[in-house]
Parts: sequence; structure tokens; C-alpha cells
Amino acid sequence: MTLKPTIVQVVIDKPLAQGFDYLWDAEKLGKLPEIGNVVSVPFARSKVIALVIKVSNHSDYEISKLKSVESLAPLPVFDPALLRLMNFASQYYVHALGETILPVIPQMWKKADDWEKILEKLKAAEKQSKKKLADVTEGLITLDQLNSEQKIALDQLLSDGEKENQFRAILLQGQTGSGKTAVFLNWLASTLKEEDAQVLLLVPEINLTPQLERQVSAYFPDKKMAVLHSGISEKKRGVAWYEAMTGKAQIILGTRLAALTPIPNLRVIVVDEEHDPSYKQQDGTRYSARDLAIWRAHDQKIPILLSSATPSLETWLAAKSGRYENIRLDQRAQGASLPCVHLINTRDPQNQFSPGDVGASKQKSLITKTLANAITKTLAEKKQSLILINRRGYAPVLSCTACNWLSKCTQCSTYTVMHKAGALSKRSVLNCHHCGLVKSIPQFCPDCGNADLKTLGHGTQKLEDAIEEMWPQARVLRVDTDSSRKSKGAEALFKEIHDGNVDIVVGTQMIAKGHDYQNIGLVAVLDADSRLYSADFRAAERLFAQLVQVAGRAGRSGTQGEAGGDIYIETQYPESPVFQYLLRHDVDGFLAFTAKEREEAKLPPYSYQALIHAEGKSLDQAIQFLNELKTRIKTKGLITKELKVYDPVPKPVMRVAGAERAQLLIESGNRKLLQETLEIIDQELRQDSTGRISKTSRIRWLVERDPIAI
Ligand SMILES: Nc1ncnc2c1ncn2[C@@H]1O[C@H](COP(=O)(O)OP(=O)(O)OP(=O)(O)O)[C@@H](O)[C@H]1O
Ligand SMILES: [Zn+2]
Repeated sequence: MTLKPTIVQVVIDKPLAQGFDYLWDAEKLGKLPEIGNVVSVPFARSKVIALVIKVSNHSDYEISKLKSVESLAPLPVFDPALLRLMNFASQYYVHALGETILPVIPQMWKKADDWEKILEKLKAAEKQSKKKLADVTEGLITLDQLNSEQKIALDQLLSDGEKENQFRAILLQGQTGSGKTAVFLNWLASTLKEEDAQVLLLVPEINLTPQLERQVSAYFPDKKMAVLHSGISEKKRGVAWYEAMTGKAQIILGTRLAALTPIPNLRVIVVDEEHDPSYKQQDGTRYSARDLAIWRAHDQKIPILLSSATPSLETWLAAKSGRYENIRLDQRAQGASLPCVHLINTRDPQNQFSPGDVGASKQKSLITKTLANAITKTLAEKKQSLILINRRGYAPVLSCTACNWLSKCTQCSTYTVMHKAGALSKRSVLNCHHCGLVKSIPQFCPDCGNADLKTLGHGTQKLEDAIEEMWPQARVLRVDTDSSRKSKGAEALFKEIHDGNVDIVVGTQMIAKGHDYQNIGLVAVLDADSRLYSADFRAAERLFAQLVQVAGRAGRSGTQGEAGGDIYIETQYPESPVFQYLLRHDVDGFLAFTAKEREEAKLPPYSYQALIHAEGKSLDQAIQFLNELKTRIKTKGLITKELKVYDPVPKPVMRVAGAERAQLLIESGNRKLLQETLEIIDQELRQDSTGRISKTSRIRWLVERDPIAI
């Protein structure tokens, strides 16, 4: 009797639903692989890495035609809990298992030829570096330094600590600057007492990791931390990932991709700034890292803490209904009151410079007189000012004064933004923020030959110029993705602010989040209105959160009773609910108001949504593709009272890099029904597609669950 060959089934990083069978050559590769092993296999004339999902003696294919596995990675298996999470994510987000799971493997581990070499290097490095004790104390608030509110919060967190093996979701809702970090880090300490316990700490932004990293080292000097985000080198990321999956690192700190890291001894998850839209992945498998983290905690029967000053409506409602525990911090940790909110009505002439004002200039038209006076006062008090405008570059568009020509992108349905000489190029250029196109600035209007071209509107660069001109003695720093690329990165810029080397900061929302600045007296927001009335029903919720967050950067270090700084918002619509709730610092009021609106309109979280994206050479084709899909859904009897399918529409930015894009919105109050429908749609679309490209119309399609921008 001949021995049956071993067949391993693997998934690869392709939008293909099925697994692929390979032979296992035990003589060459040694012991049998297990489910969750990473291997390298030949695929379509190249070599790819793959994950083992099944080991058996059976294949539906002709065995003699099967190829063999090339090599086995010297990595531990993906733990079963992670595989469950991946299976869930693949199903929920209607993406193939392979294309969901393989992207989590860092690039360093994707080169099979280097595996052994990498491992040797890692082992050598490990022997050499005996544990270095960190000696930072930055941001360390010990147990006995916690204020009474924090102590109560910590006690609440610990009180259920005895209940092992239980899922708990906790919303830690605290004012900006209330010391939420100190509460959850002290809480993690109780878990980390256990020798091999691992904890996962998620932050929304790369820029927030260094600050938290230093704090974590201050709290846990003898624990190993693995930091995972897209801003670190491939090598560092590969090592950190390895340390997480082998259990060598006890603390895993990272951005959304870290939520999908194999962590075999995971005991607790913390999601900081849980409301932040950055937790949503916007390409590939479009998952929400926060939602997957909650699923993971539930599945692994461990606690998860969601922390925010401005919780998402979803989380806030869950806490209100008692599904999540709710712990609150209502005071600022260092005793100051919350910043005072000032709404500057830009339609009121009293707030504007008049031509007669001393030195009134073109520059001064960029900000109101009221704000300028407040900045002058803040400078005199030796405090810093933070001015926020969510538009990088010099001006959003260049125009011709004679024929009204506008600088449009040739590839996209957008305008090219004028950038002055700097990070992008040595000369001033026009740059498209959607496709990256860079063009030199025309000397004459391309349409009529007129030499008088002028910019419309303003971005961070123009504002920086204006501020420098208005306060020549002040030290001005611009913080946006351009300026952080030019200098030594964002961290260096933030350090300048923290060290007090700057008087006025001009920046995009990059400066608004999470940072624990100590000397900001004034915060100003210039372009709130542009986000007030938007087609996206979440725009107001997002704007409100952002305003509370940016306001929260002011006056953090003030002591008991001291005023907590000022925030000035320039707006034409001071009566709008977003601003009115902000005026009263009434986060709960705003959320309750928003909940009511959404409930009446049957919008999420009172219903569930999905988008089918389609892109092709022309908008007509994309729309037609979606219309045909809608007809197919209808013929199948899937459109019911419970499931609504809208008409396809062009995307907000219809054309990007030459591709024209449309979308189809599907909505249902029944989550399960939506899931089933999406699975059928996926199957339908796959039938006549190669991967995700339709064979007949060449339209590229994608299913997105729980979209955050419609
Ligand atoms: N018990 C305490 N005594 C003194 N200072 C404290 C205490 N707890 C926290 N702090 C300090 O208060 C500041 C704010 O804390 P932290 O950054 O944790 O706030 P937060 O709640 O996360 O705010 P945000 O939501 O705005 O990020 C920090 O500088 C922190 O060191
Ligand atoms: Zn473009």
C-alpha cells in the first residue's frame, strides 16, 4: 500500500475566494505544517507567501498536477483566535480570506529566501541586547498621584477584575485633559503583573505613538514593547511583529493595522480616541480596527476599554443602553476649567478689519480683527496660539482674472492646489491632492494668454505668510504633512511646540488630536463652515468631535480654578447646533441630539449600510454597471421593505487619476439580511469577473461594509 501524500491547502493575497492545494514534501521540508503556518509556494510563474488553512490527504484536483510547497517560514503559527478574527473579518467585510490575512504580514517576512537569515540575525541581536531598562518618567502618574475621580474610575475598572474570562466593553468618557491615559495605564499594570500576559494598545495616528510610547516606558520600564505602524522602517516593523507573535513583547502599541497582529497571550485591549475615523481602513479590506478589536475581545473573552472625550455615536449609545460599561471623568486632571468657546460671526462687520484700520492689508483679510486681537493678547501673555485650517498648500486653486480659467487637474475632477516652494519642489507648483500630479505654474493663462493670474482662497502656507507679516516678532511654525516631510518629521515639529520654541502654530488637523501640549492659551479654527454643511451625514458629528478635541489642546496645564484657555471659531453660522453645544461643552447633549436626528432619518447606527464601488474608463459605464447590478438584485427578489437599494450616483470626487467612479448604496435595518445580501451580490459579481474586474465591462468593483463617508 502506498502512503497517501500530504496535501496542504493555503490562501494567498488575491481576491480569490478559494484555497489552493499543494503537495507537502516531508523529505525536503521536515515535519508536517499546521493550520496557521506561513509558507512559500509557486503561483503563476512566481513565488508567493501563503497561509496554511488545511492539512489533509485529500485534494479535489488531480494530485499529479499539484505543485509542492517551497518552504516553511520559521515563524510560530498564527494563533487560532487570530484565525477566527480573520475569518470573521473576511466574511463580514466580504473579502477573500487570503487578501484579508496576508497583508498583516510585514514586508520583511514576505521574502521567503531571507527567512533563515532574518531569524539568525534576530536571535543574535536578542542575545546581545540584555534588557535595557528605560529611565524615562515622562507622563508617569503613579497610583497615589491619581486624583479622586481617576481613583474611582480605576476602582471601577478593577472591581470586575476577578471575573476572569469575561468579555467586558467599557467606555471611558472623559473631558479633554482629564487624565484618561493615567487611568488606563494604571489599569493595564494589574494585567501586566502576570509574567507573559500581553496587552494591545491602539492609537489612531502615527503622530500620537511617540508620546504614548514614552509614557508606556515610564510606567513599564521592564516590559518589552512592540510598536507597529506604517511610519517605522520595514525592518523595525518586522521585528516588532515577530516579538508580538512570539509573545516576547508584552505591550503591543500601534495604529489600526496592529489590531490584526497575532498576539497569543492577549489579555486586554485599549482603544484610545476610539471615535477617530483613522481607525477605518480606506483601501484593501476596508475594516474598522475598532470594531474588529471589539469582536476580538468578545471572542477571546477579555476586556476592552474604549477611551474618548468625544465618543462615536455608536459607542456612546452602547454605553447608554448598558451594553457597555460607562466610566466618566468630568474634571480636568490638573484642575483648570475647560477652554472658553468664542464664536466669531464673520458676517458681523465689527469683527472685521476696516480699510481705515492701521496697517490693514490684504494679509489681514485672512483672519478677523477679533481673532487678531486675541492672538496679540495671547502673545503678550507668553502663551502659544494654535491656528487650524484644514487645507495644506498655499491656495486651493489658481485662476485667471480675465477669463476665469481655473487650475483643474487633467486626471481628476478636482482643482490643483498651489504650493509655494518647499517640501514638494524647489519652485512653486500646482499639485493635485488626489492623484499627486505636479505641474509647474503657468506664466500666462493657458486659455487666454492673460498674465494676471491670482490665487483663490488660502491654505496653511498663505496663512503662515500672513501671520508672519502681522506679527513679525513672533516665532511661527507650520505643521502639516508637507512641512513634516521637509524637516525631521512630525515628531521634531511637535517637540518644537512642547519645548516652547514657537509662539504661533499654523497647521492642519494633524495638530488637533491627542497631543498633551502644556502652554497653549489660544486655539483658532478658520474653516469650520466648509465642513458644517456637507452631503455626508456624519460631517457634523466629525466636526463637533474635532472642535472639542482641538479646543481641548488649550489650557491643559492650568492649575485649580485657572481659566483653561480660549477657542475662537470663525463662522457665518454661529447659531448652528454644532457650535451651540460646543459653547456649553455639552458632548452628551450633542450626541443625544444627533442620535435623535439619525433615528428619525433611519441612518446609522439605526440602520446598516454598504457601498458597492465601481470604477472604469467612463462614468456612464460605471453607472450602467451598477444599474445592471441593481436590476439583478431586484430580479432575485432581494429588494424588500427591509432592504433598500438606492440608485447609483457618481462619487463625491468623481474622477481620480483618470478613472471615473460611481457608487451604489444599500441600506437595511437588519444587519443579518444585509450580510446575506452582500454575500449574494459578491457571488453574482464574481461570476463574470477576474478577481474584482468585470470580464465584460472591465469595471473594477468593490464591496464596502459600514462606510464612514458616503
Ligand atoms: N492625577 C494627576 N495629577 C496631575 N496631573 C495629571 C494627573 N493625571 C493626569 N495628569 C496630567 O494631565 C494631562 C492630561 O492627561 P491626558 O493626556 O491623559 O488626558 P486625556 O484625558 O487623555 O486628554 P485628551 O482626551 O485631551 O487626550 C497630562 O499632562 C497628564 O500628565
Ligand atoms: Zn489629480
